[in-house]
Amino acid sequence: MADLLSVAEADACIRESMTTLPAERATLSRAIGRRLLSPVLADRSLPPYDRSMMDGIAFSSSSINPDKIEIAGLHAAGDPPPDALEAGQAWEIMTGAMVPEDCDTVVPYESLADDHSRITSRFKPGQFIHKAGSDAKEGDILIPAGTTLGAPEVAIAASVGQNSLTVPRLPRVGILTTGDEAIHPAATPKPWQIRRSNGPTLAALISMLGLPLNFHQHGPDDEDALTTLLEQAMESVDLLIISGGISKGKKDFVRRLLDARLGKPAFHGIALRPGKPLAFWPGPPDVFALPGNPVSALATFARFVRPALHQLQGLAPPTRLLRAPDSLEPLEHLTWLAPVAVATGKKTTLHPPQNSGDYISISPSTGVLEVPPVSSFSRSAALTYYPYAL
Ligand SMILES: Nc1nc2c(c(=O)[nH]1)N[C@H]1C(S)=C(S)[C@@H](COP(=O)(O)OP(=O)(O)OC[C@H]3O[C@@H](n4cnc5c(N)ncnc54)[C@H](O)[C@@H]3O)O[C@H]1N2
Ligand code: MOO
Repeated sequence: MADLLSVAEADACIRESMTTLPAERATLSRAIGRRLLSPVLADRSLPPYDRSMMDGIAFSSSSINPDKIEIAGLHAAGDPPPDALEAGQAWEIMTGAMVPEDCDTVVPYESLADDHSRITSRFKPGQFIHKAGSDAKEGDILIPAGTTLGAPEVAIAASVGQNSLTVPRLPRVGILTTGDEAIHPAATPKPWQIRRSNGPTLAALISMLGLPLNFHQHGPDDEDALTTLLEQAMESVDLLIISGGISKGKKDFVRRLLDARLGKPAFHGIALRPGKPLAFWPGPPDVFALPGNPVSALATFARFVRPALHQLQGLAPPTRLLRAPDSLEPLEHLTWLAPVAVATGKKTTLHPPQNSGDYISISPSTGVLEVPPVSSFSRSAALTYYPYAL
């Protein structure tokens, strides 16, 4: 294993050689889930005016007689400030309306007599008014740069007039799968052929991640054909995922063709199962050559490619720390990417394949757990979980 990198070395190599993509402005529905690059400031105080929190009446507590209310009229949300009230009068006021300057209290309909002529329960002067500027002042930083944008941040941005935000561009992804034996899923295989599954799997994952798939092709085990496809793929993507043809076979051309075009990879070969033949060429475009075995392709996508796609967007890796399932046993010399099913409120369960070609046994799994080799494994230590997608 002397020439094989450790997983930590491979990880560091990827992290150090990749940068965040350049910035773009994205509409709020395209910005959610991404990293904010410029802060969002309050363009006015929030709330911008004293806001009624209830449907009911508004009045001045110093001049009202709770047993004899005179309604001056309706003051609804969106209405400009009304005329001044006379002593003893109240406005019918709606939630979200600006509380008039001469009013300091709101009483909800539920605390009024049916004809609104009396207040039937005790009230506190000042109640049910969301005071102007009590949430934020003009110029306050409401969302600092570096925040990963969620639904509350979208609400804030919209409320201060920012319909688009500055975020790193989304990585444009390419997929090139290889193999003479692997035919289109819609075709009928000969006895010596299989229907290819890596392309559809990777494309589905990219779609779930909301990333543009700019290139998706399958190539035969033929140097000229693969060279043409590689050239095409490189033109339009930030990150290219290749599957198959990266091991030691007579028809495994991927390493040789990429060496000719890009030079030696940053690494090729990791002390890892599955995924030992994984290779990486830093870009742009960044190129990952995943092993063709379906379990290896999926596991190495989750462990290396997905975090790399996050890094291109300036996002932290989408990982979690988990306790090892009871039945888990580490491998002697290799890090193991163990397929596991993780669900809220349930024990993490292990779904190991018989070998890296057995994608049936892993079907309940939701991601892989990184299990260090026996020499550095500790049952009490948390392990890192890499989900396939969400
Ligand atoms: N002499 C050695 N042979 C192998 C080694 C080794 O170290 N020495 N490593 C083994 C390991 S580990 C793996 S993993 C595989 C990876 O090989 P390749 O990346 O070259 O992949 P292929 O040979 O093209 O395919 C492997 C396997 O996967 C199937 N496959 C390929 N593409 C697809 C697809 N799109 N959909 C479904 N299945 C696919 C293919 O039919 C093969 O069965 O190498 C070992 N060999
Ligand atoms: O390492 Mo391979 O990726 O055993 O299947």
